[in-house]
Amino acid sequence: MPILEVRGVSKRYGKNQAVDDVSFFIEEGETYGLLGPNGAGKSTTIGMITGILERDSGSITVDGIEHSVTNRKSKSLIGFVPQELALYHDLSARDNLRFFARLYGLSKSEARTKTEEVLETVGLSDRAGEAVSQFSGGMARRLNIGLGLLNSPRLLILDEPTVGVDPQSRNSILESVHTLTRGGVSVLYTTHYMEEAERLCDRVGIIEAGKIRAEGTQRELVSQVGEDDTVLITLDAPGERVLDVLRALEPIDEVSSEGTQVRLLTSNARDALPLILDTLTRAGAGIRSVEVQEPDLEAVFLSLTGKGLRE
Ligand SMILES: Nc1ncnc2c1ncn2[C@@H]1O[C@H](COP(=O)(O)OP(=O)(O)OP(=O)(O)O)[C@@H](O)[C@H]1O
Repeated sequence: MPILEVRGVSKRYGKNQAVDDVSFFIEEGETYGLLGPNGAGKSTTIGMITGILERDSGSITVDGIEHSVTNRKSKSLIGFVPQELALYHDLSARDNLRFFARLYGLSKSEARTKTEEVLETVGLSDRAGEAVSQFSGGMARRLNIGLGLLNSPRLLILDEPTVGVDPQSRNSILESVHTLTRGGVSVLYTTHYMEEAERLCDRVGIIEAGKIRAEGTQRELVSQVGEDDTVLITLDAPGERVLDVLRALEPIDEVSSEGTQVRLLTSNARDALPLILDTLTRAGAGIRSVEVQEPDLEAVFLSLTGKGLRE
């Protein structure tokens, strides 16, 4: 049974249909990404799942339980990490966690144990005694994620947890999320960064203008738009003279060259590469470098909507 099932959920603000008949599910242990640009409807969808917003229509079940704002049982299975930091800056990381743990109803000793466990998960055990005001943006974000773990949720919902942080902090946030998923927590992750969805998510739903436009694993999504892999090979001499031998190879769909660089399109570069390299060597071409570019979710988004993710 899926840990989360969203069926035909919609939400309108005045004339603006922010979320329009959205359906998806998350299996136990799965990391599901909602990928879409600003204003696509990600936060509104999450708001309806966490119960912060009332939905106009549709249904949501958590572990098979009909979910609503007032259902304590289904709500207790969810942990939520909002975009904004919900931390006391004068308190230490440890005291923040203990405070919120008590607020969630954990006993004093449970709160102590859980706090240490969460500090470990988000990689802040070493800095636990320091005030949050001393923390970098990335550390504060990781602590914010920790708050969402205090009630030991089966499903953790993260709303764009890396917005506005530097690349290094971003990396450590992604690492923390990865640690969680390895521990078996199911995750709903929203982002407008394609790289994050690709790195973290088992499946991705591409959302735009309130609708899920496509859904699947990265491979499935990419194959839906029928994109080829690109192989870029730099030779030590102009590439023109090898174009014909490459063109004759069965797996190659298209070949072109510019100076010493040869560009090939093929449906599966990994499979075709040995044949390509062997053919070039036999033709006496010296190979300087080889680069394989597999089509990414940005290409899928572009093909579905005619727009870039960050336009
Ligand atoms: N409280 C609100 N009142 C009116 N319109 C809203 C409200 N909240 C969101 N919207 C509108 O609903 C649409 C979806 O917004 P939403 O915040 O869900 O998108 P998002 O994908 O989360 O983007 P972002 O990353 O910018 O938050 C947008 O057109 C937005 O302007």
